[in-house]
Amino acid sequence: MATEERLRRTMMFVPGNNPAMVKDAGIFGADSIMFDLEDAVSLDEKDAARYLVYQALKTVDYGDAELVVRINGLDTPFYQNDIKAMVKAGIDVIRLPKVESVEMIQTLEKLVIEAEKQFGREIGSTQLMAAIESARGVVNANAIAMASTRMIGIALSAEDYTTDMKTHRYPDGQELSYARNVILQAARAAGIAAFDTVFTDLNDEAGFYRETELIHQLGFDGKSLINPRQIDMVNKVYEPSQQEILNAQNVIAAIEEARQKGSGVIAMNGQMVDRPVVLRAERVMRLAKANHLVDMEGNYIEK
Ligand SMILES: CC(=O)SCCNC(=O)CCNC(=O)[C@H](O)C(C)(C)COP(=O)(O)OP(=O)(O)OC[C@H]1O[C@@H](n2cnc3c(N)ncnc32)[C@H](O)[C@@H]1OP(=O)(O)O
Ligand SMILES: O=C([O-])CC(=O)C(=O)O
Ligand SMILES: [Mg+2]
Repeated sequence: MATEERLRRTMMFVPGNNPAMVKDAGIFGADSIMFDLEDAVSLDEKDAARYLVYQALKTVDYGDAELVVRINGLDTPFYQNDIKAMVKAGIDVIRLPKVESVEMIQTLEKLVIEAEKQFGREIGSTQLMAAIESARGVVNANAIAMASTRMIGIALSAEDYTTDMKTHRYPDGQELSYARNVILQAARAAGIAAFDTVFTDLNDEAGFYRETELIHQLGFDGKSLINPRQIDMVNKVYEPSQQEILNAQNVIAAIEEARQKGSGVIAMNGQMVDRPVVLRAERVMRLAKANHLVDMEGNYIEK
């Protein structure tokens, strides 16, 4: 069986220049922790932030969380040192901001390979992702998503994107609907993850839920976040219901029975169960496990 797809519901930005936040970032339960060396860090703190994140990666235990770093863009004097330090520290994923073309991913990949060789890391062990923050990025999203076998995902970055589009963010999100759909299609066609953008008004919980329900319905893997309070809210939206879990268990049992009879398809309560239904059921069970709604054997835990 293929390795189980990683859940990436919550990817939390942690300002790379804040020692307390960097040290404690692992305690909140984000699926992915994203140390930021870019826009959360002022120009005169770039070197200090890089050093702080490097030291933290070498010394702090972040448990099972995926470790991501948002490096500085290719139009800055910082990205080369960022790449070297982060590859040396063994980061899981490098997120390149403001990606507009395949060439930008190729430039990143070349430098990552050099750093992997220089620091004796396994070639190919550093994964990549792209943040799409402009009209050009959206136009080239398909090619960007397929630019490298190291790509694990693409993300919409709506603060910069709406600026580029000469608008700003509205409560109903209409201004993002084209970009969201393009990015999602591009990610799915490339077989990688799609991340929605940050929601910056921490006082507007209802707005946060509305946006998260929308992107969950569209099919995004999850969202970039700015604050630990947002983690449980996303997980709640992505949590399967008891009925969905019981249905998924029945689907998995039914297809197992079919397999034993040498068939890939079976009817369950008059409904056809085949591969796409099974894949959806397996994702429901992964989400159920992540939300501690089932035990190790997959039995539903009454709350
Ligand atoms: C457009 C863009 O590029 S967005 C990406 C760049 N921006 C960022 O990275 C910003 C990240 N977020 C933050 O810095 C903060 O959440 C702020 C400034 C927005 C709000 O900070 P606060 O008012 O302190 O938030 P809050 O009161 O909820 O914090 C609660 C606790 O969580 C910690 N915390 C808050 N945000 C984070 C975070 N992103 N990562 C880790 N820890 C955090 C706080 O330090 C605090 O810890 P404490 O209780 O031990 O003191
Ligand atoms: O990636 C994000 O969601 C944050 C960001 O940089 C943007 O919105 O411009
Ligand atoms: Mg941005």
